[in-house]
Amino acid sequence: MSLRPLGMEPPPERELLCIFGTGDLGRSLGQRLLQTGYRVVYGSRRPHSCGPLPPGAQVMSHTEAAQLAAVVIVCVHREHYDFMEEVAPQLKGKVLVDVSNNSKKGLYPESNAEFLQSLIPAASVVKAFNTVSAWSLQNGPSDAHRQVFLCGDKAEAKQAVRELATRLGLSVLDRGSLSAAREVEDFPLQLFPEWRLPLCIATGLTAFFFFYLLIRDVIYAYVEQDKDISFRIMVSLANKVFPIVSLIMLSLCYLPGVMAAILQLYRGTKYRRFPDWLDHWMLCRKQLGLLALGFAFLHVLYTLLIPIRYAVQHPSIIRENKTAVFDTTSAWRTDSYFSVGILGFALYVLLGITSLPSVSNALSWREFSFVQSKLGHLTLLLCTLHTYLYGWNKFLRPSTYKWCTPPGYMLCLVVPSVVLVLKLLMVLPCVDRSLGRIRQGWERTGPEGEGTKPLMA
Ligand SMILES: NC(=O)C1=CN([C@@H]2O[C@H](COP(=O)(O)OP(=O)(O)OC[C@H]3O[C@@H](n4cnc5c(N)ncnc54)[C@H](OP(=O)(O)O)[C@@H]3O)[C@@H](O)[C@H]2O)C=CC1
Ligand SMILES: [Cu+2]
Repeated sequence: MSLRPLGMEPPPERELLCIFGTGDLGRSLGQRLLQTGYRVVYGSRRPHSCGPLPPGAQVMSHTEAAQLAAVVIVCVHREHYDFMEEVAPQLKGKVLVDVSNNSKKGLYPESNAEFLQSLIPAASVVKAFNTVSAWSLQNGPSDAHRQVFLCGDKAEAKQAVRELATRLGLSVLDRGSLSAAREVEDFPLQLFPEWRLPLCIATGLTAFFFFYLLIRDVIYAYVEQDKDISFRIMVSLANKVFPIVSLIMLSLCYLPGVMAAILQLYRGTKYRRFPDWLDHWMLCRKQLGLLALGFAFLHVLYTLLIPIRYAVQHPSIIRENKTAVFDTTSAWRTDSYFSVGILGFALYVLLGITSLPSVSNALSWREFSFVQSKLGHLTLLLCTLHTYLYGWNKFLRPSTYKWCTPPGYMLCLVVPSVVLVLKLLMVLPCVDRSLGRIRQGWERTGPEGEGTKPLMA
């Protein structure tokens, strides 16, 4: 069997499994089972006209097929479960695997698996495989480490299904009794779960800064100077919002890291769990960073567009070629502002590229953490500097603070500046040494316990 996933033990004496339903999942699952060394028999409503099946599989009526195997995998949608009642006598004492998913949450009062159990009380229903897809089963070993959730009330039945999943190269996560089936069934309905928080942050920040700048720029000009500059919403305002959101999100990638370090220093141990929110935040750093990169990219595109737009709108200015008095200091400022921005963006792109799985898999852990941590903080430093250079001497000019509010870019400097200052403190030799010891497993003993290690909770 050359097609068998590497390292998988074949089942003993070519065990026979039964699959109800010859649809997409039934066929793909059957094919994988045959490749793994099982024998497969399909139970179908139309055994003589059910279309092409994986070579080596048999097909017969539901009743006949059920009699032959100890495990029956039900690859039929829940809406059609009523046919099962007719097969009930043949299913007595068998393991029934429910693989079904819902198209929507809360469609039925009870989970599909519990419903199946209520139809066939004499069988042991196990919920499994609903997180794999027909596609991933067909496209084989690349997805071999997909997790499957398992739940059921009978231990032996669960064990049988666990072995099956393991032989298919899937890793199994036991979720307990059949009452957990509802949760397991809702699982595949989650769309991009790790993107949700980053997307919410991006949307929230964009909306906030859009309205903030709308009031400060457009509405202010209208009210105080009686000027209509609403056309600026499309390019100028957008090109202020995007870099602001990008910088804040980039700094949010690095804030949980320093917070975790501070927590470890404060607790004097690395063996205590971080609070859930911090864990959750750390887990979506990659998505935060990629979104930040997207916003930075928009900022670059808009910035490149602005000179073209002026050339088209105000050709007279270009033609007359008016030049202001040349000032070396301000030339230094604008040139460093652009240069730092370009370098920051280049590193930003590098960070994005190294976070791609194909690239990061080619790096050693040390290389990856060097790029993501050292270069990441350097990127944050350059982008923050870029923003400070943009403000330059405007920080001290009272006219900057229209209606007593600071401009958007000043507001957005708060988080990155805090992160950078904290990071700077972390790399001070004395702090760095303590942190290094803690990360190697050293624990600070409590004030009362002289020399004794605190008991782990
Ligand atoms: N497709 C996927 O990637 C995944 C699917 N699932 C779940 O697997 C189950 C099957 O999905 P899928 O294979 O995509 O669906 P399909 O529609 O492709 O196949 C369903 C099969 O069910 C049988 N069937 C249809 N109507 C009836 C009926 N009235 N009575 C008895 N049997 C019937 C048919 O087989 P026959 O004609 O031979 O009787 C049919 O081929 C669903 O519960 C789904 O939620 C779970 C994870 C992934
Ligand atoms: Cu910029």
